[in-house]
Amino acid sequence: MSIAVLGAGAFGTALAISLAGKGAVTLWARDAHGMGQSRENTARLPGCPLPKGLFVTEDLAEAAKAQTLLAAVPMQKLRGFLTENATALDGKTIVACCKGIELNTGLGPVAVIREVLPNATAAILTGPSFAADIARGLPTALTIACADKPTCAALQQSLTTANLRLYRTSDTVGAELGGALKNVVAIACGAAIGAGLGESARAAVMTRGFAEMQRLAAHHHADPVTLAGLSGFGDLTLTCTSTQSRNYRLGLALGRGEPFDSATTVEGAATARAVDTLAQDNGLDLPITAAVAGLVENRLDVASAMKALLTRPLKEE
Ligand SMILES: NC(=O)C1=CN([C@@H]2O[C@H](COP(=O)(O)OP(=O)(O)OC[C@H]3O[C@@H](n4cnc5c(N)ncnc54)[C@H](O)[C@@H]3O)[C@@H](O)[C@H]2O)C=CC1
Ligand SMILES: O=C(CO)COP(=O)(O)O
Repeated sequence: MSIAVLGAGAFGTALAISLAGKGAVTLWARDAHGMGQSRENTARLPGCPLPKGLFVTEDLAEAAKAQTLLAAVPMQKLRGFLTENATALDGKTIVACCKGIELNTGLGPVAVIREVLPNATAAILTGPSFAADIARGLPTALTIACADKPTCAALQQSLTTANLRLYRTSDTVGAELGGALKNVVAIACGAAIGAGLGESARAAVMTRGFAEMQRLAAHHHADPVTLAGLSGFGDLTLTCTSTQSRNYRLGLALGRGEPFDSATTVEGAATARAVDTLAQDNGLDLPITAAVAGLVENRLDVASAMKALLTRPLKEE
């Protein structure tokens, strides 16, 4: 199965590096900045040399000749990217490699692919992994989700590498909701730690955040087992506990009252706003998500957000 990665951010580059270990891979970069010559993505993934079998191109039509296309652009850019390149992409197997919910529609990446490219087969690759870890060949396990079971099994085979182990599921909804919501909870956890509220507060936010992930997933008829797996609980654990996470670091900055570089890809900020709207429209109780939406929109400070959470009516767990 020929493979191309579309999007040369940190994650796209890391996946291409890992996949190039077992066969030729094309990496499409909007702006390659001489990556083909320097053999390094100095802007997004410095210190990780591009291996021999990795071909960098700025020609999307060339890259899109591959059978399997991994779309590694940020969630809020996915629709625009697919629309702009629909002629080259429709009819292909498109694997979303992004985490989030679209702000204007409340849709996840698989649903966006299906809407823009009606003849494509849509899948998602998600789960606990930092790009730098994958690129350095550290052991990592991810979820590949595709509603078409034979395609899912084929993707599992072709995208598994020596150090990157894939588990498969047909529950695309559960897989994309876990990956999207864990970023929101990570911002909340970062804020709690940044504000000096302590490790116990973080454990409370993580656990109650997981309850919100399960509630939203149930509303969308996702399989609870998916939420307990790599794409849900696994990624929640990683992202809420590591300063490698940009979502967690945004939370830390909010908690400390420090500035944060707005050019950094932080998927949880827009996703919190998207899911908060979805929750209000559907009568869902997602108080941590609402608090994070308030924080990122500067409507709320961490102290008021925490007070609002602690003074909610007492209830059964
Ligand atoms: N960095 C990581 O450790 C991981 C990231 N992810 C996910 O991967 C997705 C991408 O994140 P990163 O690669 O880290 O982001 P990044 O900030 O490193 O790179 C984003 C890339 O998208 C490109 N891009 C932006 N808008 C575009 C457009 N309209 N058309 C084409 N390309 C466009 C940029 O040029 C850039 O190369 C996110 O959804 C993130 O949650 C998932 C797992 C790990
Ligand atoms: O998704 C990730 C880890 O699985 C990367 O997290 P950040 O986007 O917060 O850096």
